[in-house]
Amino acid sequence: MERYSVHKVIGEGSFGRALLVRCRNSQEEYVLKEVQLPKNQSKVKNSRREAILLSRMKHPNIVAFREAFEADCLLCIVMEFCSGGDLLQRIRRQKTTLFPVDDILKWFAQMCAGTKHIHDKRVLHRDLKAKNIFLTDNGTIKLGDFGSACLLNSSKAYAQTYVGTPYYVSPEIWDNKPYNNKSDVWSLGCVLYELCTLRHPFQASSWKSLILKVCRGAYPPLPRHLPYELHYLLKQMFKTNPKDRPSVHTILTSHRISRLLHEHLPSQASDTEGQGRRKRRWRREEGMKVADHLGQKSLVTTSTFEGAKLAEAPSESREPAPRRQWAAGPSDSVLQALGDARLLSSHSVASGVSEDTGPEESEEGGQRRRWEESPPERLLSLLEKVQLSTAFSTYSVHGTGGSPLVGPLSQTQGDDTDGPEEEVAVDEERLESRSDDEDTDFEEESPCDWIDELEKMFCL
Ligand SMILES: Nc1ncnc2c1ncn2[C@@H]1O[C@H](COP(=O)(O)OP(=O)(O)OP(=O)(O)O)[C@@H](O)[C@H]1O
Repeated sequence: MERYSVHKVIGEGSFGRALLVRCRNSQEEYVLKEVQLPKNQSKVKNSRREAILLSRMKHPNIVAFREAFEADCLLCIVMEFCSGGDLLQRIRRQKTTLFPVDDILKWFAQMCAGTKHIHDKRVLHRDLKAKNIFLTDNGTIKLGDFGSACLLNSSKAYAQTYVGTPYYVSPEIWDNKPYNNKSDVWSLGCVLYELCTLRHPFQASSWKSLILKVCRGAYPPLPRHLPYELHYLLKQMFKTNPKDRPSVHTILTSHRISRLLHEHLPSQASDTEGQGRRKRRWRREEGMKVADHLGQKSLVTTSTFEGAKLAEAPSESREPAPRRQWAAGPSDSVLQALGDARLLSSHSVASGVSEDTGPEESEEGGQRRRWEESPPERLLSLLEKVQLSTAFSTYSVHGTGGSPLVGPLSQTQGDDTDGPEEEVAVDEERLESRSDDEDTDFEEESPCDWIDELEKMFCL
């Protein structure tokens, strides 16, 4: 610790403070995250996990790890300081002025490159959101906050914990299916949508409505001026069946957007060469040819490649193979569990006010709150009463002991990217299955049945 002088506290996360420090030798600035060691073993494990994961990730689009040490009952993780702040702050600064397309493509390409790097190492991020994505002073994207990340061959203890931020959580998680690489892709889709519109794709005025919209994949269309490839990509990233979503590898190498992304990606960051996998490059002319060809067979509308309108295959052209069709709505299990749950009240635990949280709203006597079982209220009705903006926070469901939902529900963190609820027509075509067999999926080895855990905890 003597090696660093503390500049200022830049924030407080659920695991502890984040300090801006300066190395006495090099005079370089770093972020030092400190975590109280003895109090809560599970949080200590989370922090050690973040340190270990960070130390394994070396990529231009991932917050660089410098060192970790334990001192004075604190675990200290020293990492690269991203002076441009996080992407959520950047989006908020725009107010109503949309980002130029080049910025969107550049940032998104870098997010994909960082995510691809961790997926190649079979690590899932599990909490990708604008607040966990940082910018350096020269505008480079860095994925951070690996506190929720999960190695696929993770310990049983970790597999019993669910982590996510409801606004960014994919339908399969609400459906109690395992978290997988495509779940990260869904979350990236949410961030991409925010970059394109300055709003969140799934606006809702209640938790139930949010879950329903996510599970239907219903989002307002992107502005028409954006390139066709972005419309098409987002449509695929928000496929409700994870098998139908492209992996980040596909997005970067063989998707219609790949060429555009590579134009905005420094070559060393793309990290896509030598993988021994197919490489397809879509050009607009090729797309037109395919569209013409398919059009002659009445498979696509002629407007498909003209602008933002997307291909719609009539039902007779769909693959006859018996692929699993996902229901348009969320599984009954999650709504059932939420609806039947007996719980919750809040009480104070670890201290902390995040930078964008009003103290009078987020704290009770300077303490964060967490949920525990108590008066027999139904979770769903409680969720309906709780401010929906809290759905921008990270949730954990601990399978063994402890409080069921840790933290975020009680925080009234707002988010300017969330706006009033809008009626959105469901794009039925998006719900159709279309698996990419060459796209390798991976998922948690021992996934957490968190609905089951909820039910056990709530004695349903
Ligand atoms: N490497 C970094 N560079 C610049 N700012 C950072 C960096 N890491 C974290 N921060 C900022 O420090 C603050 C605290 O971050 P931290 O990750 O500890 O908590 P959080 O993301 O706010 O919450 P939680 O980790 O509980 O989800 C946030 O405002 C975040 O933007």
